[in-house]
Formats: sequence, C-alpha cells, structure tokens
Amino acid sequence: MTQPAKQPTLAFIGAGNMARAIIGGLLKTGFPADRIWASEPALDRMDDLKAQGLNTTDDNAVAVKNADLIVLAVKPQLLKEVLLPLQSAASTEDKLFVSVAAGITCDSINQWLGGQQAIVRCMPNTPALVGMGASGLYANAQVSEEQKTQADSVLSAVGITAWVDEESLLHAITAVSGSGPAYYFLFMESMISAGIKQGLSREVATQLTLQTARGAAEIACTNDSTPAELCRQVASPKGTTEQAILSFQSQQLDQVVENAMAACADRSHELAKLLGE
Ligand SMILES: NC(=O)C1=CN([C@@H]2O[C@H](COP(=O)(O)OP(=O)(O)OC[C@H]3O[C@@H](n4cnc5c(N)ncnc54)[C@H](OP(=O)(O)O)[C@@H]3O)[C@@H](O)[C@H]2O)C=CC1
Ligand SMILES: O=C(O)[C@@H]1CCC=N1
Repeated sequence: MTQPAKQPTLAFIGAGNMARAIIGGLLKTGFPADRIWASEPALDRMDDLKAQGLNTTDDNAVAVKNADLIVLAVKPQLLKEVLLPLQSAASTEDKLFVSVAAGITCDSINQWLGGQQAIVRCMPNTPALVGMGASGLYANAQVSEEQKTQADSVLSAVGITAWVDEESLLHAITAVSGSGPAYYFLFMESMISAGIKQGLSREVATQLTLQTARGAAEIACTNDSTPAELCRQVASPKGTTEQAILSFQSQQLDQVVENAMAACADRSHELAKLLGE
C-alpha cells in the first residue's frame, strides 16, 4: 500500500487575493492553521490570518526557512525582487517552490533562486476559496514524486487539479481557468444590467442571475450531456431562448471569446518575456 504523503508546512509569500483564496479553502478542509506561514510587508494586514491561528511574518526568509512547500503568490512584476534575497534561505534544505505567478517560467525562478530548485508552476483560480478551484500544474525536473504529491494534495484540497507535461501549456490554462472566473463574473454583471433595463430591481435581477449561473454550472458539472446539448434542451424550437442564442451567434460570440482568451494568453507570454530576465 502506498503511504500518504507527509503533510508539509506551508508558507505563502504574498498574502493577497489568490493566497487568501487557497488559505481559506485549506482551512475549511481542516488543514492545521499552525502549519501555515503567511508573509508580506504589512504585518497588520494579516491580523485576521493570525487570529485564525496562522503564523505571520513580514520577513519572507523566516517563512521560507520554516516551510517545506513555499507558495509564491506575489505579483509577477515583484517576483524577481522577492526571490533574489531568498537564495540562502531556499538553498538550505529540500524545499518545494510552488509559483502561482502568471507567465514566469521555472527557468527564471531558478535563476533568481540561484540554483536547481524543485519548482512547481501552478495556475490556480479564486474559487479555491469555496473548494471549487481549478488548477493547472507543471513540475520541473527537480521535483520528486513525493513533492509532486504534496503540491497536488494542497491544490486538490481546494478543487480539481490537472497536470501538464509542457510548461508552455500554462498560458492556455491561464486563459481558460486562471482568468476564467472573471469572464463569468463579467457575464453575470451584463445579465444583471440587462435585467434591470427590462424593469427588474437590482436585487431581483442579481438573485435570479446568480442562482441561474449556479444552477447551470451544477447541471453542466453533474450531467453527461455536453454544454451544447444542455443549451439545446433550454432552447425550444421557435421559442424564446432561440432568439437570444441567434442574437449571440449573429454577434459571433465564439469569436469574441476566442479573441479574449487569445489576448489573455498573449499577455501571459508577454509577462514571461518582459519579466523573465
Ligand atoms: N487573483 C487571481 O485570480 C489569480 C492570481 N494569480 C497569481 O497570483 C499572484 C498574486 O496575485 P493576487 O493575489 O491577485 O495579487 P495581490 O496583489 O492580491 O497579492 C499579492 C500580495 O503580495 C504582497 N506583497 C507585495 N510585496 C511583497 C513582498 N516583497 N513580499 C511578500 N509579499 C508581498 C502584496 O502586498 P501589497 O498589497 O501591500 O503590495 C499583496 O498582498 C500573481 O502572481 C498572479 O499572477 C494566479 C491565478 C489567479
Ligand atoms: O489577471 C491576472 O494576471 C491573474 C492571473 C490569472 C488570474 N489573475
């Protein structure tokens, strides 16, 4: 029988939106708060995390020294200046770095950490907060099977995980699931605004839009039918939905989405080029 992987001590370098979504999700699964470190410059901004039992510090090196698995959750633009001073803290033991920074490659991270570190690149998303995250993951050659299992167990505690063998696929994963929640939020806003224009109060338009999104997502996730088939089940021939779908199609919704996702992936490539030296 395979042994379960040892539960690692975690450090989050940067305790902003994405780190908090993962931390919140982990705590909900019962992950011990005292095995999590959070580090960022403004200590008082982490009072709520401290109150939940996390270890907090404004010294990234302290968090790195105390952890087995370090989640790099600062903006891509800051990663280099955050990592350069961490070289000695990083090199002391077999630590695993899990970077969630969009675009930045394992090679750049290794260059800044000054060695041949085990690095997992992860593109998570904020629904991790409610246990419904979707993370794409890639491991460099230095990552052991045990470390891969550890990274997977952290991210799969807050949602689903999908590993890829080619690092460059993380650009596409960013376009699909990393940034994806924002597309749905935007679409919800558009539906709420249109509902209000048709006479509904904001409250009713919001309630009905959000529940519809939740219900549609639930059916799509639990039904064997494809989203296209589910769409057809709603759209009765010569009925009301059909007119809405025809309107979307006449405005080339597929192309609009394809363009948006291409712009997203392009920016991810661009970040890698701009910041990766
Ligand atoms: N938000 C999302 O949905 C997703 C984000 N990501 C990635 O996650 C990373 C973080 O993004 P996000 O959480 O949105 O950004 P945030 O700005 O919310 O979080 C970054 C945090 O890092 C802190 N920080 C700044 N400087 C340092 C430092 N020197 N040492 C430690 N911490 C520092 C910031 O503090 P301060 O505010 O004071 O500057 C902030 O709290 C990015 O690389 C992004 O690409 C990936 C997938 C999804
Ligand atoms: O917008 C961003 O750059 C980050 C990465 C994916 C989601 N948010």
